[in-house]
Amino acid sequence: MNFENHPCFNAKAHKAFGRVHLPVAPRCNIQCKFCNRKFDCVNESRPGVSSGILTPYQAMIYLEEVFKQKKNISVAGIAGPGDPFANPEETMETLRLVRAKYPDIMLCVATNGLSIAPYIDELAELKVSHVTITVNALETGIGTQIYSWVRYNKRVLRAEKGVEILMKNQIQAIKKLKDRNIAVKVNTIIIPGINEDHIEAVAAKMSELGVDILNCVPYYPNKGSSFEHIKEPSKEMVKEIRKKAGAYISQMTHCTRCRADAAGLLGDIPDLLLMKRLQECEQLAESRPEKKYNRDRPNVAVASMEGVLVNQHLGEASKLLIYGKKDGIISLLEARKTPERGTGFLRWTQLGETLADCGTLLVSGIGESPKKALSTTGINIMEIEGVIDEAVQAVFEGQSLKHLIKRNMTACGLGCTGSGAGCG
Ligand SMILES: C[S@@+](CC[C@H](N)C(=O)[O-])C[C@H]1O[C@@H](n2cnc3c(N)ncnc32)[C@H](O)[C@@H]1O
Ligand code: SF4
Ligand code: SF4
Repeated sequence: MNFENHPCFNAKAHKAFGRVHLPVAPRCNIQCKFCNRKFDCVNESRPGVSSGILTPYQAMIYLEEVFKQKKNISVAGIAGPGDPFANPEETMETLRLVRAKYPDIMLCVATNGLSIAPYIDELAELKVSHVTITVNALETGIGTQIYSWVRYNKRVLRAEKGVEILMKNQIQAIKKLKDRNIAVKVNTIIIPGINEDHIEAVAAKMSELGVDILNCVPYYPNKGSSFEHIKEPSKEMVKEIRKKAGAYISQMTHCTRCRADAAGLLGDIPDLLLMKRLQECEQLAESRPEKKYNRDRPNVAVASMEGVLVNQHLGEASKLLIYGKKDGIISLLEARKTPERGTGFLRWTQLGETLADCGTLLVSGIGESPKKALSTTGINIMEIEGVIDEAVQAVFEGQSLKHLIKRNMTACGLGCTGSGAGCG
């Protein structure tokens, strides 16, 4: 992990390294008057927008796809579309799953800071290295102009009460994050006529707290928000504010005000294929990975042409034989249909669901794409050749199948016994 490769925290990295935002956090615990998360349009590239919402499990499948399409991703983050800690279970589960599968990827979250504190110790354990907190005001009088309400401990607080808790929690969160050695970026939205003269004070305080970098983000006018009448700050205003703030703390000047499902280099136009993938992932039936990884996957799926040998390539199998124990005896339970060919990536994620009760899949060959999609679900895939009865028995008895593993096997390559039609 090279912490220098974060494209937002380090300006030098942003042309070479990208980020992916996993949109697993739809709800929010405060209402900023500049934010509107109601609309999505592929052409609309602004914070709070996402082409879909994913569960942690769906996010893992989507992430695989992102890594396939984009080779330069150094960091996976959660930035809404609401607030990560208004959705703490989804957020923490996603971070745990990503860390378990990708030990070397940088992890990052962006939050308003209201409710992050109880999670900071675990964030540090998960090696979440970068956190962004949005701090728009340090004074109650300014805060009450920016926030409509704050929901804290299941109560909705308006006016001074809510703003004071928000500001107090933000400061405490920053201190705790710095104590745990986590890099902190602060986003401050420049809202003309509201906080433009206050940002220098924010910069001074953030510097005192040891914040690593300040991102003075120009307000993006948002139809449907309470601030829709306010104009975007001029380039001159942004430059002037950053110059003043820069006297206290280093400045991020390359922020592109990304969508909550952004993927790739900062400033890349939204990738239509990935958006489509995200929507496909959103359609997948909810299956929490821990249910899949656990012991209640007692069965074994087998690809076979005639029902005697493990001798079929997964891509060519229109059905799989499911073996399990019936009255304590290993038996053929059923022949289960596989999803239709021709749906590409979706076919394999659907197959993962079809095999939710199977801990092992025995095939004579498998392509790279299904291998990746299925391994995300926790199934153990073995490319072997041999007699089904012998192989299935070995799986049930926990014996090695080494002697059955095919030699020179390359996924969907030289060793493949399929027709060459591939796994599509
Ligand atoms: C959508 S939020 C999600 C993370 C978290 N809820 C937060 O506010 O920090 C990501 C960032 O976008 C900013 N943002 C939202 N609406 C904006 C707007 N209209 N103009 C500029 N920045 C905006 C937020 O202030 C925050 O810094
Ligand atoms: S905290 Fe973030 S998601 Fe929530 S309203 Fe404010 S900007 Fe929007
Ligand atoms: S909104 Fe700014 S800080 Fe957040 S990911 Fe995009 S470029 Fe980085």
